[in-house]
Amino acid sequence: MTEHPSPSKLGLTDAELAVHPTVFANDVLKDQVIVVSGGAGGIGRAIAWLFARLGAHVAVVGRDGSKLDALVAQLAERHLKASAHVADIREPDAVNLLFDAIWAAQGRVDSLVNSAGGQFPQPAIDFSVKGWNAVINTNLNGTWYMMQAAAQHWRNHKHPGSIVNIVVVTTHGLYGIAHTIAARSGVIGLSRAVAVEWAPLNIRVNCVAPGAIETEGWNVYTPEARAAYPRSNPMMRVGSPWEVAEATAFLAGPSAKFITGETLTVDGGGQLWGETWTTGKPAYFGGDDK
Ligand SMILES: CCC/C=C/C(=O)SCCNC(=O)CCNC(=O)[C@H](O)C(C)(C)COP(=O)([O-])OP(=O)([O-])OC[C@H]1O[C@@H](n2cnc3c(N)ncnc32)[C@H](O)[C@@H]1OP(=O)([O-])[O-]
Ligand SMILES: NC(=O)C1=CN([C@@H]2O[C@H](COP(=O)(O)OP(=O)(O)OC[C@H]3O[C@@H](n4cnc5c(N)ncnc54)[C@H](OP(=O)(O)O)[C@@H]3O)[C@@H](O)[C@H]2O)C=CC1
Repeated sequence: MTEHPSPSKLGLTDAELAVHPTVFANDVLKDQVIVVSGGAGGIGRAIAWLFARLGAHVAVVGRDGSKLDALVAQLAERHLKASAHVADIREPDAVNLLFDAIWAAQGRVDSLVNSAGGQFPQPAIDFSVKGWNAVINTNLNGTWYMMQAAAQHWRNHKHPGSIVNIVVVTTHGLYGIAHTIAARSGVIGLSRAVAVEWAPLNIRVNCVAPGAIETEGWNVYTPEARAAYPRSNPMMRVGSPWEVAEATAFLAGPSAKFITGETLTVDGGGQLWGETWTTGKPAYFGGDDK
């Protein structure tokens, strides 16, 4: 994977996330247990901090154990509850063991947030089979394995639950990552379908579709592409992981108890006005790229 590192850190630090103001009341998620995949990434990390500050135990999941352990240590320093769990969401057996372990340790799970995911920018016409499969496996299959394992455990424990899948805006304005548009459209469709099938189990399923949100995940894009992201929406700025975290808390928790099968777009209006060219804007569309 080609990396285009930024001279300064992208997104919010743990110190900033620990004190960022929130619209939510303290303890609104008291005693709940929330599983956050991609919990040590940019958006997942903001979700982990917010949910922990609202009183939940957050079980953060990813492939890199050292990143997860460091985050849990930061949370513990502020007396917030968290545990680190190494798993590749593309491995269904590992995903099942993950939920077994969290249920065994915590005795409950209340919500699952799927923030693990990503893609690389490339014109679709040049996708390799391996590259296509990597993105579909991560974002569609991996998300599904997590959703299904969560739901099976809730059914077995006769416990209600809620799922929030972090996707991308699939309708307009995001170019150069067609593989992820395909995968996330699949997740949105799947979420709508199981929102109905799982309603009898008292499981709600929703999605959050962020626009351009500054995180370390942006290192996969060139500095030139990133520089144009503030112009991808009528607010003319990029979003913060905290803004996605608060939308996620709204959908995951009791504030959304009559909402299921919905996708909440958090993009500053980018689906109405603006374009994001992750591989450069072609001359055909008025850009500089040949
Ligand atoms: C505002 C803008 C929108 C922002 C949205 C965001 O989500 S931002 C934040 C979201 N965060 C992120 O997006 C995080 C960054 N993204 C990733 O980590 C990966 O894209 C991933 C999600 C596919 C990881 O899957 P993995 O661990 O399996 O990855 P791997 O590295 O092993 O690659 C597998 C194969 O994919 C292919 N391939 C890969 N890169 C390129 C490329 N540049 N060019 C061409 N092809 C590429 C290649 O075939 C490679 O195999 P090879 O040929 O090397 O043997
Ligand atoms: N930032 C943005 O502008 C936008 C982001 N999104 C989406 O939001 C989600 C979070 O993005 P963001 O936080 O910015 O990205 P990051 O790259 O910062 O975080 C993604 C996290 O996912 C984890 N992850 C990736 N693959 C796997 C896997 N196979 N198994 C387990 N964990 C995995 C990674 O952890 P580890 O390496 O430890 O496995 C990483 O910490 C992604 O789905 C992203 O595509 C959507 C729209 C815009």
